Amino acid sequence: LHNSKLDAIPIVGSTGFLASFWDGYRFFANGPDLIQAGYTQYPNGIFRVARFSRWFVVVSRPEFVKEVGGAPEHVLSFHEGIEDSLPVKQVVGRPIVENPYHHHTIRTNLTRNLHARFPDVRDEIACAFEEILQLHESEWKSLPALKTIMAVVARVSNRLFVGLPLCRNQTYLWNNVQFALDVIRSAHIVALFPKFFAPVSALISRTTTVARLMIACNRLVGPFISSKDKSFAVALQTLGPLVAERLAKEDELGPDWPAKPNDLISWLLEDAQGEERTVPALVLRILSTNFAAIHTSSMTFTHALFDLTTYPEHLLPMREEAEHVVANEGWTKAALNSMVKIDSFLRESQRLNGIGSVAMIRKVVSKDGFRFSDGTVLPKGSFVCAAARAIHYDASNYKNPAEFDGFRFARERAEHAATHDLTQDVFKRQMISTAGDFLPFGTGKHACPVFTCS
Ligand code: HEM
Repeated sequence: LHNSKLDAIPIVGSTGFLASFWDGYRFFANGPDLIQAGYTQYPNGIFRVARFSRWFVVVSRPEFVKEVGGAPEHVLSFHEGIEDSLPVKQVVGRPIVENPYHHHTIRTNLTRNLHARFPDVRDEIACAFEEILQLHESEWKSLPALKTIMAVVARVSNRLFVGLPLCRNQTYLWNNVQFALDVIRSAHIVALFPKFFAPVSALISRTTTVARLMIACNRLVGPFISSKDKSFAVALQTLGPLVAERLAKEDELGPDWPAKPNDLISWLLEDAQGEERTVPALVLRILSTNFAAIHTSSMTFTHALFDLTTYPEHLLPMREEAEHVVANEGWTKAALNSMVKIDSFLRESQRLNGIGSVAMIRKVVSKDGFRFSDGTVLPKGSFVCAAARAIHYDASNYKNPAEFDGFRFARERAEHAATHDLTQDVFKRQMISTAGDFLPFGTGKHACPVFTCS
């Protein structure tokens, strides 16, 4: 009955009840191809694909993407949307979804302090590369790219989050990396089982073979899900004493004690209320922030590194640009804004690689549903997302879309500067600028707060 309210939206794949379950499995194995097929087949900009236990409405026209991005949380929920692909309540903890106050902390205090903390971040980048890549040795050697970059990113992020010396503690760092991997693995396993699996297995348990199979599966699933408890225990052991010390200092000296470190622990303490002001609660927030930061940044950097080795003609112009800017402005966060070619290269690498084939998953939570500007209505409970990858590869959005053109955005910015009043849209085509046709950071109200200006 619920699904019938989506009848007006065309389907990619089968329409039959059982056949659409099969499509749910196909999506699991072959999601990007199904999304691309829908994108090509339905130029009106909206279609749906089957998941195990629900439809997934996909929008592809940039104006619809903007409508999704601009909708308030009480209409299209970001937090409930994440639950579709990552059951955060189950595998991380309910408070993270029900009171995501740390997103506000990141959006305000963390981003405001990036300028002030830039020297520390730069120092950690230099030290981390030196130590992890053993740069003093002159011989070439092979290293696994993503794992090595993760080690650098985890360390640099934690210089900002918890400072020295903990940001160099291997047990603490690898636990943060492992936590995210465990959470994603648990999420994949949970996603294999339709939502109704648990209650159904309870109902028919003890009597049938199916039930015994289900119980066996639950036993298989269990250890993966509980591995986050192990990560949490290590985080409590390594980070807990520092957080306890900071809570004690605040109790003793008040919120603005002299020499209070300018880091994530202090920023969280400014926003945390009631039961969130405990060691375990704060440790879980820092673990979750690491989760948001490490894998996204590591994958983005690794993709850029692979693109640099694939298209090495970009290397020298970027090096020259960096040397020129640093000679004139020094190493500051503001100086990074003058590195237009590097910025363009990173944006192009993100456009072609992205983080996934869809972005901005939202759940309709308003009882009146959600209405698009063309009149299409999604009922309460529907899930919607944007066809990010297909949008990035569409010739009507980008000239020669499949071609890696590292300096395309630098050229566009130069052309724009020559013909427009720059004060109007100074950020246009910069890496931090999101749009309906550029979605590596999402767009709109929930766009990644660390990098973006929508
Ligand atoms: C290159 C690195 C990164 C990429 C590609 C990235 C990407 C994203 C994306 C796609 C979203 C969801 C947007 C949406 O659904 O509309 C997001 C949200 C978010 N990101 Fe990032 N991210 C990155 C780095 C970081 C870092 C370093 C942090 C934390 C220090 C962070 C914290 C967050 C938070 C808190 C949100 C949720 C915002 C909200 O609730 O409104 N991200 N990010």
